Amino acid sequence: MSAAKIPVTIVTGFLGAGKTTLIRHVLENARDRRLALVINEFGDVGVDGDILRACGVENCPEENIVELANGCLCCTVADDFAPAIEALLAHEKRPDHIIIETSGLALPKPLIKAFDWPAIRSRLTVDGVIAIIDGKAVAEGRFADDPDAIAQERAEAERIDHDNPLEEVFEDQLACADLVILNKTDLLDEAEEAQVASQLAQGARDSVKVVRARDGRVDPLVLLGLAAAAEDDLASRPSHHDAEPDHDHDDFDSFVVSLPSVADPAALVARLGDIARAHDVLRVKGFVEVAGKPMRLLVQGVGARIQHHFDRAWKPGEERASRLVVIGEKGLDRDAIAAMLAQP
Ligand SMILES: Nc1nc2c(ncn2[C@@H]2O[C@H](COP(=O)(O)OP(=O)(O)OP(=O)(O)O)[C@@H](O)[C@H]2O)c(=O)[nH]1
Repeated sequence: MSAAKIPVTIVTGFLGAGKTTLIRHVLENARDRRLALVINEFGDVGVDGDILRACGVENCPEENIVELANGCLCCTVADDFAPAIEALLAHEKRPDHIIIETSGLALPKPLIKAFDWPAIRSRLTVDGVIAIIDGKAVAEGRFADDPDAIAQERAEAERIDHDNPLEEVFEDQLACADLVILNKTDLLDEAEEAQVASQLAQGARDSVKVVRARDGRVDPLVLLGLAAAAEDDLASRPSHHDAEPDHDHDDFDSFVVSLPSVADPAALVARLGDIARAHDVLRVKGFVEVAGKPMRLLVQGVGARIQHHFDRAWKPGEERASRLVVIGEKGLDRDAIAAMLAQP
């Protein structure tokens, strides 16, 4: 009874859209389905894996959570991805379903192509590609300067090239999806929500549904079991990079800043907001040590919207370091950002 292919759900979505939050919700509501996770992050601080391991869910034990840091899954199929899958499938209790969290900057199509590798194709199938969208970022026009003009252009031409890396990644993710989650609806009013939903429906393939959500709260029954076999219909998933045999990852940049122990988390959060505005930072995340606190502070910024909470106690023997990964478009001024963060 080993012949059935294991379904794999690929969760894509731009930086900070809510992929980890959605997967956390799936883990906590998966009922008796045995899950495994493969997490690919941009930047070398394993924040997402750490958050998901902290869930401590019985049907997704720690050995079923694999992090493939820093690198594009599709470019490291032989070295990283295939061995990671082998290891997951070798477990005594094989997973019923595998979820892959791609990096927010990943183009999903090359990853799906990896499922054509014989060793992978014979054992796995892509159950579905889920694109989770930061509704507020779309409403603010982060991915398109003028959504109406883009919609108009799209009506006239099948595919348009913008040469805007943010927009290209966003559109590729949307156009590859079997299901779109319009997330962060709590930050939208009714009119914005309707406008964003219609914009997403236009960018997605025909008959792909747009489901509205807050904090990624979508029933796993809706997310898993789409049976899309995406590896078999790649041609229907347009990409800005179809013409290029290779893709590079040079449009974006990330670096890690280490901080001394923080005395005033509110001041840090305010400063991170200022930095994001001044330097057009796309994403900040990491764990911070707050003086005198036994808990570590999880700090998450998406654009200038910064959230923070104490997520768990530092473990005995764990290094109490404050490290933040900062991600933006190429040309981020590391020195200026580090200097702003270092201010007392
Ligand atoms: N207001 C609001 N915040 C949300 C919602 N969903 C997620 N967030 C917050 O958005 C931030 C980013 O969420 P993540 O789940 O880490 O996003 P991600 O897509 O995994 O991020 P990357 O892996 O860095 O690309 C976190 O601070 C979340 O708490 C939502 O529906 N509403």
